[in-house]
Amino acid sequence: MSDTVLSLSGITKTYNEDTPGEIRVLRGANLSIAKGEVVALVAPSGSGKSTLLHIAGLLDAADAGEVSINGQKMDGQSDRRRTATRRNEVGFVYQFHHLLPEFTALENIVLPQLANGVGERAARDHALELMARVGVDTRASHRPAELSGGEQQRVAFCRALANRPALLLADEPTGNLDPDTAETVFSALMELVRDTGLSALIATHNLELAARMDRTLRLEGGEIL
Ligand SMILES: Nc1ncnc2c1ncn2[C@@H]1O[C@H](COP(=O)(O)OP(=O)(O)OP(=O)(O)O)[C@@H](O)[C@H]1O
Repeated sequence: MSDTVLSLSGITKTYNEDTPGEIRVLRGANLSIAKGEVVALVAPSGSGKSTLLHIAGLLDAADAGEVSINGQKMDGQSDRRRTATRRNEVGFVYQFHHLLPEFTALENIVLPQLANGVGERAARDHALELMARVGVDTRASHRPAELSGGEQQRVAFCRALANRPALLLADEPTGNLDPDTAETVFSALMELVRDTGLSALIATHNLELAARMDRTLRLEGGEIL
């Protein structure tokens, strides 16, 4: 495995190209995240941080530039290969939990593992272990609507880590929480990330949270400063 878990090089992205609504969001963005490194991405609203995270996580394609995950270039790979890399190597957390409402908290963490071929017993044990680490194992049989906002996000972290990814991408993971809950939830996330040796790119508007990560990157004018 490469020491660089995520590398973006010369990434450009324009929406509505050649129309009056053209927006050049990314204009040659570069970044690199080493194994075990936790990096904050700080950017003004609308500056393209979600676009950058989606490209990094292979949910969207750049117009130009190179994305490498674990030393493997993703450009020119088949959709099947990109999907497999996204499923196996990348975990996502968003501002809103996006848990499946009809399933319990535990099931939300078990299901992605079953989709990846893990047996039911092992998936359940791993899910409960992750839940215990962030203090939501007692809520395993609750549906998302029966959980507090902070609990929902902690379950979402467990789901993101369920398939043991190498890279966590988080888009304002505590942005929807009150400051005290955000603090508790962020601390739980950091502990989980550090314990598992995961690399992470975490977008936040909160400079205090950013200061607790290893490094801060700023996205401005379509470039990483
Ligand atoms: N699918 C799309 N089609 C057209 N324009 C888009 C699309 N997605 C995003 N944009 C535009 O690109 C710009 C960057 O959007 P993006 O969501 O990446 O920003 P952001 O930094 O994550 O913003 P916020 O912090 O407000 O979520 C915005 O001006 C947005 O309106």
